[in-house]
Amino acid sequence: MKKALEVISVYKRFGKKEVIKGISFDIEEGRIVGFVGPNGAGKTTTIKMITGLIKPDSGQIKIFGYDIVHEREMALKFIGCIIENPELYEYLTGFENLAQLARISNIPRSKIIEAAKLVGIDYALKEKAKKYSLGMKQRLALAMAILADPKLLILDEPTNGLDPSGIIELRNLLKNLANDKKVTIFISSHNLFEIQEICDKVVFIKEGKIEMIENIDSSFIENVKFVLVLNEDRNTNDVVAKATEVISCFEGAKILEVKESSIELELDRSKKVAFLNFLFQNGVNIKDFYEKVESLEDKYIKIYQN
Ligand SMILES: Nc1ncnc2c1ncn2[C@@H]1O[C@H](COP(=O)(O)OP(=O)(O)OP(=O)(O)O)[C@@H](O)[C@H]1O
Repeated sequence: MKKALEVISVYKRFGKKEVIKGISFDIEEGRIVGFVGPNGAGKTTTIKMITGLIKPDSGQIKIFGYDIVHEREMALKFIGCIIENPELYEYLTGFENLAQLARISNIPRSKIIEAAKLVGIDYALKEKAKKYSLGMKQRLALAMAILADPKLLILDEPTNGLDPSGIIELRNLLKNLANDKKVTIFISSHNLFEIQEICDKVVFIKEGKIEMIENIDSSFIENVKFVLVLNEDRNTNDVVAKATEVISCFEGAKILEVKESSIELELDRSKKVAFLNFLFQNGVNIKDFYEKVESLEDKYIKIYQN
């Protein structure tokens, strides 16, 4: 599949401080990829380099094969972005904001209504931007970002300041853009739930280095742990000792942690019924048995709290 973005061994320092330390990752066309990391990890710096606002000290960034430094004009043709606070002319109407951009970028005015409709701000185009709510401003900014039909949309913290319904709307909007227009989306956010909901891949950055790249596909969902809660009508220690012994005899089950009368274990989902039968046949009395899905937040905590 075609690569929409390639970041290859990129370094960046500000003065004496090395902020980006040799990062590499890529995004295939049509995917929605999240960019996650704590404050100061280097997300905005990376995004500014990808969008050509600042140059890497070394390494290479390619947008659909075009080098953002050496083939800047061609590379930028593919990109639409919202970085930090979207810049709007508050005293102009929504339409005038879009028209201004259309004129500068040589985009036909007919595109304005199309883009505004797509992001659901067409009803307010006659109003001045200063009267817009934050959610409406985000939509207008998004309409501006997609005005030129970009193939790669880059969004830095797009849910910042949005209320829950604004966040849900934005999520649906981005999904529609990816599905209907085949736009590739790279989105940085602190909102892990949103990232997990919308993205099919997540790049984790920590102190200027890529810490992990995780696919959020069926294997992510399949990555489940189970919790077995034992019925302790007898001595808890005996009950737990017997249960751990029985579990260790079951092929495919691996005990991860024992907490009082509950046991956390890894188990292939397909063996769930066989496992429960095995426990029953071997006299292990259970009170509860449930799945514990590892969320993006769990992974985040593992990476960043070490
Ligand atoms: N123009 C600059 N001059 C000097 N240092 C900078 C500059 N821009 C960013 N930095 C530093 O680079 C580091 C990474 O900043 P960056 O804004 O990329 O992080 P971030 O991951 O986007 O953080 P946040 O989640 O807070 O937006 C920080 O230590 C920041 O202070």
